[in-house]
Amino acid sequence: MIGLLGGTFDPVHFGHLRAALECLQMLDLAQVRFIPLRVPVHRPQPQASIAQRVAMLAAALADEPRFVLDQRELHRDGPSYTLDTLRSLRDEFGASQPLCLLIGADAYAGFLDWHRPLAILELAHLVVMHRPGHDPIASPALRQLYQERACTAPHQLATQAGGRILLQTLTPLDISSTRIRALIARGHRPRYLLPDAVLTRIEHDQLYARPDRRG
Ligand SMILES: Nc1ncnc2c1ncn2[C@@H]1O[C@H](COP(=O)(O)OP(=O)(O)OP(=O)(O)O)[C@@H](O)[C@H]1O
Ligand SMILES: O=C(O)c1ccc[n+]([C@@H]2O[C@H](COP(=O)([O-])O)[C@@H](O)[C@H]2O)c1
Repeated sequence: MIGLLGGTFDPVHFGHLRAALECLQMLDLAQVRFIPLRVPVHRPQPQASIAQRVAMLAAALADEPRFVLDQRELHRDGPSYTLDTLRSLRDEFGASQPLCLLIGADAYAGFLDWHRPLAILELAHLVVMHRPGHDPIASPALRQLYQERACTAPHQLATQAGGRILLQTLTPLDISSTRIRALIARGHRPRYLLPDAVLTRIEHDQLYARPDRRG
């Protein structure tokens, strides 16, 4: 069973890394593939360049062999639709490999507005990760979808290639890329919210700093 964590990663932080590790351990995943998007469907373009986000992710993932940096969305033009990514992963891993799309509760809140959400569920399970401040089931439509697809025991995910939804509790970490960018813009160091190796890259490139604070 393979976990997939798509994101903007602007920058990657301990909220991503701890969530991925806990899912890996609790769902017995062989690996978690971190998939940085190229063109967001639903939000402004990231502040860091593709090369900078890749360098930060590579630094963050280096210590954990079961974390894989998957750059397939970066090689594709047009909006980075998750459906296209899953089709490409199916071509690589085959029709029967269970794929678990790991998404935070904030992302699940918008899931029904994604490009062809039900087609996504034909290709992968959804693992909705609790996130502080976000109700994992934020609307009646999401509740209905969850009730139709609910999986209550992680081992059930391994018996199907996709189609189920699991709510996953995690150690709650109220960390976001937005907050890290805001701290840096105010001149604060966001140490202990993200790996030091990522902070080193941010400081080297003077990322997220207000222009008048750049050296
Ligand atoms: N602290 C966290 N706990 C649980 N899930 C998280 C956490 N941070 C991010 N995620 C999830 O990881 C995925 C990628 O997140 P993303 O790269 O957008 O980070 P973010 O911190 O939400 O960024 P931003 O603040 O810029 O929106 C999303 O599914 C998101 O919900
Ligand atoms: O495919 C879509 O329509 C779609 C719409 C919104 C978000 N996504 C994906 O959801 C993942 C989390 O997005 P974000 O904004 O939290 O970084 C990321 O991989 C996005 O590409 C995908």
